Amino acid sequence: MSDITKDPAMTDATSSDNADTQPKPVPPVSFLAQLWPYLSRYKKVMTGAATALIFTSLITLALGQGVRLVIDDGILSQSMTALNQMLGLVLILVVAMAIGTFVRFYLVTWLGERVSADLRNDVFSHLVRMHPSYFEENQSGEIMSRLTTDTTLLQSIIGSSLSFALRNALTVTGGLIMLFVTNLKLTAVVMLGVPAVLVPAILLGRKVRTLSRQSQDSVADVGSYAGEVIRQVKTVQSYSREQFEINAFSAEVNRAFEVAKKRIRQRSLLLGLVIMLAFTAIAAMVWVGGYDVMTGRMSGGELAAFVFYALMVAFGVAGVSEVYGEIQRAAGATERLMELLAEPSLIKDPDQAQSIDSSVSEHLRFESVRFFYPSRPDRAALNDLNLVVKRGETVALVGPSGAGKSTLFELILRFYDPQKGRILMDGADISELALEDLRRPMALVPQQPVLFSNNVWYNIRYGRPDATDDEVIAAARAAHAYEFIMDLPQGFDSDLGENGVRLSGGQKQRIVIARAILNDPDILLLDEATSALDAESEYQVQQALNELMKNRTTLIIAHRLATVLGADRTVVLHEGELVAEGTHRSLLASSPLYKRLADLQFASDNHADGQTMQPVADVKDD
Ligand SMILES: Nc1ncnc2c1ncn2[C@@H]1O[C@H](COP(=O)(O)OP(=O)(O)OP(=O)(O)O)[C@@H](O)[C@H]1O
Repeated sequence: MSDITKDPAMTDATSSDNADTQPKPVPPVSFLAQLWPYLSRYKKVMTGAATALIFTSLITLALGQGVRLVIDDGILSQSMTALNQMLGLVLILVVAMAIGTFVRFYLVTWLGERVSADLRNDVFSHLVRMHPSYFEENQSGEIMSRLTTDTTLLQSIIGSSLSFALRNALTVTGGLIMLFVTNLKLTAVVMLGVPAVLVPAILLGRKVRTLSRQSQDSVADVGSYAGEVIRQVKTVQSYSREQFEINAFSAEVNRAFEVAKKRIRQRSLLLGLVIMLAFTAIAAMVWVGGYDVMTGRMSGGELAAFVFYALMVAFGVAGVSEVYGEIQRAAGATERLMELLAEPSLIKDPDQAQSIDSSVSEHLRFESVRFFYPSRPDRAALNDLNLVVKRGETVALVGPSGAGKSTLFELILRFYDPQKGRILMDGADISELALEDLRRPMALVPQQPVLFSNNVWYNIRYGRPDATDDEVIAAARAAHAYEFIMDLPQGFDSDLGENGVRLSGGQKQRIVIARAILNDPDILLLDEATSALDAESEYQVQQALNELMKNRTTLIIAHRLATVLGADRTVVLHEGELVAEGTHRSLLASSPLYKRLADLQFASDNHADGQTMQPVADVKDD
């Protein structure tokens, strides 16, 4: 793993993100527009929340009048009865506000949680259906950060900051109206203060938004870096690179901190500035108002009510500007989530799917297939490949490393579409089949067995969740896995750990083979990896494979030539081209490349075992 600050891919990604984060004059309301499809599902909740919001704001405004009455009619007129009555009124208002606040807080927070949960679900279901090359082009840590950090941010914004902002906006508007009604001259003083507060707030808010997107990106970088190191911890430790990784990680963390520092500096500045300006305006107002009370042009209660409203407006404006930055962050997060959701999957179901005709004797056909991986547009991984596989036939694929054998599987499963030519299954172009119809009859046994961190039942049942326990056990027996599974601490209920860390290589493979057997596929795609196993496990796995291959069309990537001896036909690939085809014997004569591979393999086998290799399966001849 290279130092990520020097990794060109990473630098590229970061710089292109930076290009994205140039200040865009996106008004924060646009994020609400983007979120509208999610919010509009809960119109009733929104209406309830809005009603509670308006209700509590009106009561807050009424409290100002309460204050005036308590002072003028109660305190200043020295009437105890009036004071009691007025205070009683204020208390009723306070209780009503408490109830309104409860309803508002509950509904708004509910909305935030619900919308972010829906978004999380949508993002995940979108990702799971995405074409696999998307995950080669995008760092998994960054994708995860979209799914967790960005949605969490929205949850808190919708659930609190947004309602806070709306509430403040309402009280500011109402407060201003009440100010105008109470005293025009004083209001003019307040009005001078408002633009002085708002203009710098908006300008600074924009900067905060840009910085916050950068800040989230760098947190995502930190996450993906840590994720990779943790997954590869054994390699890191075996090469004693712990200190190097700690330093590299720390550099990443500091980079994220530097960006965050810039952001918080701007936010603190914003907050300080707003508070200073707001209180200066209030001080000026109290001075003017105090003068009016002294000269008898205004009552004490009126001034108190006025100060109450003015404070309400000032805190309201300060509050709005404070969460303005947050809302801008939410706008950034929403933009990124929507970008992700708008990214189309390049591999999807056709509009009109063809049905499968399983009576066709030609099971698979490659017609002049040429394919480049998206990240390697200069080099064809498969070039002008023609191949026909009949129903029930076993075809072995051999060739040097990088010849394109695994690529062939990826194309059959339609993880990628070829740039030229077409692939047919049962006579139908696979791009015209529903993805499920195409993939259901296939089972892939990859070179590296893939297991989920769950128990044996779950892992074997993965392709057929409805299989009965007896069927799972039968599949495990057929895969020669039953004995070792029963030896596990909890048998089939044993948890296998992340990617099956608690099993040996050969055991993992046999679980994966049991999964394929249970799936009962028509087409078996085997990336044989017996070379990594000892003789005993290899024998077990080979037995399991022989069981699995019975009566199915099988394409098998043969790393060991023992396998090809049992195949109906062997195809030799070299640099993405099909260079020879035939049986073991005919290829020994016709293909120099095959002969060389065979010589090397059998020579090393003889050397290793001190005897001639015995193929497990029967030798097929011309
Ligand atoms: N995801 C990918 N993106 C870009 N290039 C790839 C990708 N996967 C494979 N390649 C390239 O495509 C070519 C064919 O690879 P492929 O994995 O099909 O070879 P292979 O014959 O299966 O090799 P091996 O026997 O070593 O597994 C190689 O040059 C490889 O570098």
